[in-house]
Amino acid sequence: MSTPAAQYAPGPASADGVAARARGLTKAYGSGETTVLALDSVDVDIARGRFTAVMGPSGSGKSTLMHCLAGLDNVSAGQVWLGGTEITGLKERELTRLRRDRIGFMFQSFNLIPTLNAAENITLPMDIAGTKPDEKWLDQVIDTLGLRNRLKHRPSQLSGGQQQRVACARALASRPELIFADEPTGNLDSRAGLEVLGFLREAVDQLGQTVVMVTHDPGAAAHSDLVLFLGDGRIVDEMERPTAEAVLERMKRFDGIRGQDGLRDRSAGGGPTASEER
Ligand SMILES: Nc1ncnc2c1ncn2[C@@H]1O[C@H](COP(=O)(O)OP(=O)(O)OP(=O)(O)O)[C@@H](O)[C@H]1O
Repeated sequence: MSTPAAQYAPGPASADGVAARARGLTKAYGSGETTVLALDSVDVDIARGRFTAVMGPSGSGKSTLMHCLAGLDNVSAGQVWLGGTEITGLKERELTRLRRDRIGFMFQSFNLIPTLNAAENITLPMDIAGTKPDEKWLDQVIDTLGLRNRLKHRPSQLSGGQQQRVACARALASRPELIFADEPTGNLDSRAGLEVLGFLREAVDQLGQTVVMVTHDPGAAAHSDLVLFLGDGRIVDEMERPTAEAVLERMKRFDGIRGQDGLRDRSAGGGPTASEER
């Protein structure tokens, strides 16, 4: 399905404080009776230079939101802007270029190339794009992440935390407008996880980056400036300056609702929701 172009008033996200914006963002998977509404008319502004966490129960739409904001997935309705550019309606080739030039990604699996050393992995996206890194910026990223004396090491010669730091440096290397991190600490022990969260925090505080992180972990969310809570494909709450305890308490309320009422069924045909199937 494509975005109905005239449904929302046109206009770019403000060039100042908003790194990404969605209006009426709707994403449905499947069709007819088996339609699952993963995102239900979401309006969101991702503030520039801040660390935003996205939380919510399994199946609430966190990854879908991230993928739609990053232009990795097409939307069923609504509009998405990255900075001043409306990305809904862009052709795949334009989207690929935009993602390459303006977005950094960090995933749970680090996706490092085993035959390349750390330095080569960090600059790989730019090498593929045929662009030259800004050496001063790259030096700053490498030093901030404490990778200076690990640059010649291959991934197999690095610890999990160091590998994730390389993935973090790779996401930062091209100085993207926006970094999307999907469960970046999911595969790490708690010490390495804390390290990575600390570096994401520093990327925001010291390097002025914008980070959006999907997580299940209240402790991880506590490193952010703002937590957006998704429930059944909608943003149902948000929390500024979160603490792990406050986030945990908020998440328990989702469990409470589920405990009392059972899972709300979002599939049009009344079948089990995907979260029930998980
Ligand atoms: N490719 C797909 N085809 C069909 N349904 C999908 C697809 N991707 C996601 N969904 C459904 O959309 C809903 C939202 O999924 P999404 O992965 O965004 O949730 P999530 O909050 O990230 O979940 P989790 O915390 O378990 O990773 C779920 O009901 C899911 O089953």
